[in-house]
Amino acid sequence: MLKKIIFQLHWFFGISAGLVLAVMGVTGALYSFEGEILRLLNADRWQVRVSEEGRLEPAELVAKVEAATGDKVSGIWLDGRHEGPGRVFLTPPAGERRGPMHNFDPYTGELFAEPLGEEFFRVVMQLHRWLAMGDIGKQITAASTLALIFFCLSGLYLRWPRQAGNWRAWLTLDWAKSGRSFNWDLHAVIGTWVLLFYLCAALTGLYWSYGWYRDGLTRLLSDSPAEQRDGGGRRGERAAPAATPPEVDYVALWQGVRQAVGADMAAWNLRLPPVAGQPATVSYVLRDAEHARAFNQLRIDPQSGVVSHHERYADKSFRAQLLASVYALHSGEYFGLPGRILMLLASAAMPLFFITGWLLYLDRRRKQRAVRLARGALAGSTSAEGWLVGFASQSGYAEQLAWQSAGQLQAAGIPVRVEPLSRLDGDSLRQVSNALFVVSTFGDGEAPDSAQGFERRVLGSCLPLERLNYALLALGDRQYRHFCGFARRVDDWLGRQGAHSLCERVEVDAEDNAALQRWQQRLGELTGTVPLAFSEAPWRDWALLHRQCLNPGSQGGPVFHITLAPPPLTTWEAGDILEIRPRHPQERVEEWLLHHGLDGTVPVMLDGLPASLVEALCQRQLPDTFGHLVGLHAQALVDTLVPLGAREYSIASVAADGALELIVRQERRSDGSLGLGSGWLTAYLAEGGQVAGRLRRNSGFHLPDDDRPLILIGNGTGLAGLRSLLRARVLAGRRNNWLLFGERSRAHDFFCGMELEAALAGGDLQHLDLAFSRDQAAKVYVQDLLRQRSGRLREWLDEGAALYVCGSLGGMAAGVDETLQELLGAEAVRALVEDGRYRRDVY
Ligand SMILES: Cc1cc2nc3c(=O)[nH]c(=O)nc-3n(C[C@H](O)[C@H](O)[C@H](O)COP(=O)(O)O)c2cc1C
Repeated sequence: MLKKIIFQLHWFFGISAGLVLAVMGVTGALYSFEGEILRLLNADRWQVRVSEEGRLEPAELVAKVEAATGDKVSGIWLDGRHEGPGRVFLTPPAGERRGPMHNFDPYTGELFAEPLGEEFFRVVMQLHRWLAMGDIGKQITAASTLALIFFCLSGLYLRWPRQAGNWRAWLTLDWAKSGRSFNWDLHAVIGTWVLLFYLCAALTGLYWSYGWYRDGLTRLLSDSPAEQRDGGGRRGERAAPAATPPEVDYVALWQGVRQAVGADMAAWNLRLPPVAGQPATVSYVLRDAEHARAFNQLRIDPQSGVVSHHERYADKSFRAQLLASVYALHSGEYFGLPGRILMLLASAAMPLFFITGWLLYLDRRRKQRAVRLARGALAGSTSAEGWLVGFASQSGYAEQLAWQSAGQLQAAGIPVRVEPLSRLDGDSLRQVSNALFVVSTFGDGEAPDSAQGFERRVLGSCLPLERLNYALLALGDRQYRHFCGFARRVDDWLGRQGAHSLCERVEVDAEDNAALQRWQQRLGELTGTVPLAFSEAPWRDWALLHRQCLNPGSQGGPVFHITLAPPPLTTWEAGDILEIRPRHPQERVEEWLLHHGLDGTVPVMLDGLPASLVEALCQRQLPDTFGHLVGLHAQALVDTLVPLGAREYSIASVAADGALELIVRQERRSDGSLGLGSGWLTAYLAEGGQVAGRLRRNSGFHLPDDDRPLILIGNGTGLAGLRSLLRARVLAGRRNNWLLFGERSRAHDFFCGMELEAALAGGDLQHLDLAFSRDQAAKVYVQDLLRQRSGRLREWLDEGAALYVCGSLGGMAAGVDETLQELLGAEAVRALVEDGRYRRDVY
């Protein structure tokens, strides 16, 4: 809560005061090098004639200036640290604060022409101090300076990385990033670089902004608290119109100065009193001064040269030296030229925070608007009374079919409500008269993760459901022992509760199209409409841009990083799946045809388009036995042979990356041939070639839409799904991520290792725990890491973390599940699953 409030204040002040600070930063940066810039601009106007005799004494100088101007001198500034001009100030006209100022040659006393750029710097200074807007501007810059202190402290708090001891997490920029996360890096990482400079500039800048601050600081730091510092903002007191000007004996005055100081002055400033009877002031810096503005001060009688007061910088306590160095600290001069340059860079960078802050703010608003719109659309589609369409889905297929079935009901004018089973209970079922259920099976005949709570809570109870009419679509795969196990249990239970089945359960074995058509037929009969074909996402061509082996030299099968170019207007969410239609390599089909004495060049029709027999058979299952096919002509052969099944791969990138990336292990069958899908992607498909693919929404593995911590666990190619989740989190500026990854050996199997280590160093990953099973005598797996980090695991879960597991079901996911049960208890694990905080994409 506190963090949220601080965040809101940070951006609220940021988007308002940020502009003022940007102006103050740029003008401050310019102003800090005013002298150098003016000297450069006026190099030909200010030609100082350096002579061996040295610079003129004040008496000679004043005589020349007064003769040339016909006016009285009231002050002189001479800096011997460079061969530039000096400055002389003439007596102000009655009622004015400052008199005219001239630049002069310190060796000849010659007055220089009006310099270029002086007016510009006057405006720069006015903008810096009060936005050139008088008192109102001064209030604004003062408040913005206070805001700058708040930005520094709140920014530090908001970006505090989990690995606070790791300097990389604080200070390194990841140039590979783009978009929002790069903006965030610029804002937070560069903000950290400049933090101390800004604090220093703001804490000293307030000295000129507020009297109370100046007084407080003086009281705190001064060696003589009761005394107001001389000169602090009180320069150039106005002379009363009728006051007598002071008589000055420059020879005596300068002798007095020399006696008190010696010849070691590097720069000095003489200020005469406005009226007779008051002392003159000489501020000077010694050659070996601690910094360029370590001023000492003399008060001296302008006629006799008698020194009445001498305040030496070196005699002050450290606190009082700091107080005397407020300007030097503000401009960085306190730390010499490097300090000035760093302060200049930091100040000039001020607009960066305003711009990146705004970009982050706009991005956030855009996302919030999109979420509101999406919620609105969802509310519209689910609020209607009528049929209930309940689904239980692990990887999104059942969910997709549930929505398509709902679409068919809606097309018939029937109001529909689509709900996951996890959101249904006995009451909601009792209130419904008509329902469709679309249910898949996972694990070993179990309910999908999200429906486990439903099975426990609802299927374990007795409910009077006599008025419920329902139809059930069961998704499964006959390769598993308990085909459609969960769907059958749901169906049996509904029957036992007295619910009335509207039609026989339809069981779909691995996307069996005939079964799906049967389901559509049933829906048509139930609604009295012509069955609608479910609109499947179309297959499109994806070009292979790049393929790289990620584990050369590994003991395991080679793993490839595959980069595909998405067709135009394609987008997906982190966690989604790409289905591909694999093909046989042409040589294999030619061999098969040759073996069976067939001519591959014979023309046939394939999906309504002309093709050669060999081309068509690249997309068909090629049986080992041929007896039943003998005598078939080419087209009949194509029509008889079953199309190759699709293969699914977790996507390893996000749409914003501009490319769809996969991490695929090359499978090898016992006869040595390559697996169909992996062989096509990792070996046979040439770079630049095309693969037919379509996206599959995998909502069960989508990210939570809040910024809860995320624990990502996976092994091998399971890194793919986790990588896309991680990339999406980073893009959303959510950096509380912890990855546990396992493979065989670090030397060969640390897929995307550099990228992950950079994420750790940059703070996008708070922890990266690696289990390389073969790198030591005793095998170590991700579940072992989890056990070793059980304290952190509990801590993260207590903070609301969600767990995402991706990779092999048998070896890894089962082990992780067992370890979680052991560490947290079965009840807690069940609660995590039911709350959607433990999600799996395993195979
Ligand atoms: C890890 C895993 C375990 C599975 N276990 C079974 C099973 O025991 N019985 C079954 O009939 N189908 C099983 N299947 C197949 C799925 O039910 C089938 O692929 C279904 O279409 C997935 O639908 P969904 O995407 O909505 O989860 C399993 C699939 C996977 C990936």
